[in-house]
Amino acid sequence: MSEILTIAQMYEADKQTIANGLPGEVLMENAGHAVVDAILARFQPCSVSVLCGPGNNGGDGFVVARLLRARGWNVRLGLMGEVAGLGGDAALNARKWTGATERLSAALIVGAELVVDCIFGAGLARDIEGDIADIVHAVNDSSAKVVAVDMPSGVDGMSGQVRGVAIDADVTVTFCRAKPGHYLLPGRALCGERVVADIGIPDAIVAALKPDIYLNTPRLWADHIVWPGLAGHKYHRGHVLALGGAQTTGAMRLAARAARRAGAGLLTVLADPAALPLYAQDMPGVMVAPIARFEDMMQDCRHNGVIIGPGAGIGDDTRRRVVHALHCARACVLDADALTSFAEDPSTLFFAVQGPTVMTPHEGEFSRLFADMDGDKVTRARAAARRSGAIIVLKGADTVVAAPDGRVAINDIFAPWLATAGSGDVLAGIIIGLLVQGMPAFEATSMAVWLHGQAGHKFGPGLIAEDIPEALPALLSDLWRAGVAPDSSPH
Ligand SMILES: NC(=O)C1=CN([C@@H]2O[C@H](COP(=O)(O)OP(=O)(O)OC[C@H]3O[C@@H](n4cnc5c(N)ncnc54)[C@H](O)[C@@H]3O)[C@@H](O)[C@H]2O)[C@@H](O)CC1
Ligand SMILES: [K+]
Repeated sequence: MSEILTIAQMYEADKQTIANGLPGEVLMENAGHAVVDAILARFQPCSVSVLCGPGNNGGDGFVVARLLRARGWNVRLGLMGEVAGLGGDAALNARKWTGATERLSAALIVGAELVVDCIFGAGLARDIEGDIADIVHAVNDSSAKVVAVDMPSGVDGMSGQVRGVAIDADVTVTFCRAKPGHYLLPGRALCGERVVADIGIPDAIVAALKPDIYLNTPRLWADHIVWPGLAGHKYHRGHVLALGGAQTTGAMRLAARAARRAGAGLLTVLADPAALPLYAQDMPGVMVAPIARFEDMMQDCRHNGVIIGPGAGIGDDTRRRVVHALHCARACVLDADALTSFAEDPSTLFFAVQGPTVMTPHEGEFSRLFADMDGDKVTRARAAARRSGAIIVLKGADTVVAAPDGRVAINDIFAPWLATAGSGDVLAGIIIGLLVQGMPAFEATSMAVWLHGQAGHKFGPGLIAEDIPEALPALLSDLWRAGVAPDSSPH
């Protein structure tokens, strides 16, 4: 499982490992070795400047400088503050450094082919300002390659936000497990290539901390996929009721196609009678029914999932239908207009949530429903899930899925092609398609977000929303084949 540790958990893991008998000095030595290994694997011997801050991140820098120098590399080292100001393992490693300790300044960057950034790591506590900000700018303006230790200095390890200014690294080597800031934007982009190195912290110590933030990979949910059995019947694969718009029909047509490609056994579009021929002609495999029959049809428990929002229109009708669907405690996916319809009265929406419910807001929709929430993306999505009782998908290039029980999955994929009309409708459709087959809500939603991202990444430039459902069969086939030998699951 790809756990992500909070900064507090990382400090706790360090502390417990040291209490278990592995000295901090060894952890720091291991950290320095891991960084040097990453450097040796990527760069030829060259002129290196190691920039050290006043804490243990700087301590790692003294180890890196010593090890590279021992290999004959031309190393300069600059320290923020005085050697006498260093404490603990950083002070110890400063004493082991036999080269010159220069003052940290932009002069160190001149002529450097490689910069090792050890100014601040997990201990970044405030915005970077003044002379240090000037040095960060000088690094970013130079042509030197940059390896950041733990975090690019200036990137907040929890939020991925830039505190004042931040180093733009080519490679970031972190220890034990990644932190949220390695995956949340803009931190993710500033890290460059990410390397997670083992420095001797036992897995058992990490597990005992019960991490509940994960990288969204198949390992998180592959065991929960509901594949049809040999004697599978379409009625075993769920029946989606998709509440389509009267005028805007494209959104639900996209969602419906995605739900079916994701494996839903049956799907009925309910819409204004005038619009039904459009839905029926477009998709011979769907059933259609007048929207007036919605409440009747919900009495049949075989209709085990509802999707409302894409093209629904904002107003009373949508609000009433959403509340009815939620009261029936079926799997519900609420997107777009189904969310915005409650902007004036979100508590009515949250109060109605009973069954497995997924809300898929983008930032704008999120702030309409959860206007008082601030903080980083993980914190906000998690708080929104707790308040609403629903799985929250906070969309973006670093989509976060949060469950009311506190679990969080962060998606990590390069798929800017997904920023296109209809893409969100497709995502909502994939989610309901997986939910009606009986997959648990957090896992189904995380899988849907992953599939959507992979589809966008693999298709690349030229993608339109219609392409995403068509990419699902190949992705699902890969997962299905990998499921035969779970250890080979793609991630
Ligand atoms: N045993 C451990 O705890 C280990 C820690 N390691 C390293 O230790 C790092 C964490 O060390 P620390 O907790 O000392 O934290 P840092 O070294 O990241 O920074 C802490 C220092 O920076 C100062 N500071 C923070 N933000 C500032 C700002 N904006 N402007 C000016 N000064 C600022 C603080 O006052 C403090 O002196 C990790 O990132 C990792 O690189 C590794 O050596 C592995 C083992
Ligand atoms: K750093």
